[in-house]
Amino acid sequence: MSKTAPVVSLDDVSVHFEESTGLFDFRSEPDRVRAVDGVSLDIYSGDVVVLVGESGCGKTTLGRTAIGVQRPTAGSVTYRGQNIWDARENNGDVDIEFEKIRRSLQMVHQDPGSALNPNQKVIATLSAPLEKWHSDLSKEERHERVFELLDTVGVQPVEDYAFRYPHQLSGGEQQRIALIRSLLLNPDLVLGDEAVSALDVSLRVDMMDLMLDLRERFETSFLFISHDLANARYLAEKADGRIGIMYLGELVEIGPADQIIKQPKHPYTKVLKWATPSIHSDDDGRSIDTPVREIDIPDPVDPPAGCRFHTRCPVAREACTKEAPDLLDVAGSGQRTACFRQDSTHEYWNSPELDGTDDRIQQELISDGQYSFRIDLIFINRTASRACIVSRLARVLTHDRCVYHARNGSNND
Ligand SMILES: Nc1ncnc2c1ncn2[C@@H]1O[C@H](COP(=O)(O)OP(=O)(O)OP(=O)(O)O)[C@@H](O)[C@H]1O
Repeated sequence: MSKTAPVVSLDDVSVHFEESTGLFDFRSEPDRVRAVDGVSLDIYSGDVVVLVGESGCGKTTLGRTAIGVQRPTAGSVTYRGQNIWDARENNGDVDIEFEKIRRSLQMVHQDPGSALNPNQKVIATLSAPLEKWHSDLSKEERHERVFELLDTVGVQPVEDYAFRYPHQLSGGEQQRIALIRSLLLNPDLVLGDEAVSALDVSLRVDMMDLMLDLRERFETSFLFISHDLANARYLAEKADGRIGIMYLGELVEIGPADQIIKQPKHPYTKVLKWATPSIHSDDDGRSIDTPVREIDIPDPVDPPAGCRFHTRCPVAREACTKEAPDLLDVAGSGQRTACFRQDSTHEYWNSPELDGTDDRIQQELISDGQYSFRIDLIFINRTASRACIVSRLARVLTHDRCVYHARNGSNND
């Protein structure tokens, strides 16, 4: 991987969305959702970066900003040194025209079914970009290239699949077609937004392997987005890439996959690890206490002052409520972490601890001898995370049966 100059560089990027407060509320200012706040990130040639975090933390917004689809409200995004939005709007001296940038920054959607035109056969969908950007190719040459790519991604027999409509393909086949389409024009960077989460679990590893193979073959960088730390680990470790952890619009930790998984420094990364049983090892301890003080994720319209994680952080102190930590290098690890605990001289160490362990997992013995656990979800609306917590509880239970009542009211045996 070349570290000479980044392909895409985000410098202190923020994306704030205005939301109207109500149809009849003409007087008040619209709410501003701080989807992304002050994020800097360089993506190099051949790089693999996987962004991980809870729903709503700004992963998709940041990914879309990196490929020039979402305009930042502050900061800048450059492609090989060219400000993308200046190129797009023809501001000042433009060294790289926007059409070139657009071709170089592509995306694979989470739901390939909706990303493919239902009325177009595969061959038409895949030939169209070639026809537009490589007008020197004859129809036969275009078809030959499409057949070759279908063969590469294992969609065979190619002559059969090329003339199918999307509804005649399985989810995995649709995703492969979407992947080919994103790579057809030899992009420099592909955004894979939850690119495997819509697939059956059995197909996910194959698809992740395929994406990594194609990344090498096409010499492309990938920016993946995932809410699943286990998938992030798989992708980043195999590609010798990095994992970036986002919390409430901010990048709170980033570094080599191995370091982030084995030596997380940020308390929030530790929470994500705790909630991922396949990653949380016995060496990490057997405590069933949720490593967060509060379950509720703050509102991105009005994020907490100071460190945004302080309302939930189990090791937060007064200092964290007043000042926001910068993302700084952790000596000798290749990691960057936004936490005062990494600075042994910070006033954090002399500042009083914050109260509150009330919202940890509560256990109630119920009358018939079964145990009922009221589980306060740390991850909103995430069945997978709910399953994580339940499976962790199951591991420490010695009783025959566990009834849990998830916070959203669903009951399961
Ligand atoms: N166009 C928009 N208008 C207003 N708010 C938006 C818009 N797009 C995103 N948001 C808000 O910005 C925040 C970040 O959203 P985003 O989709 O980037 O998060 P995410 O981490 O990708 O979440 P998920 O994993 O659920 O997709 C959320 O609070 C979301 O509701």
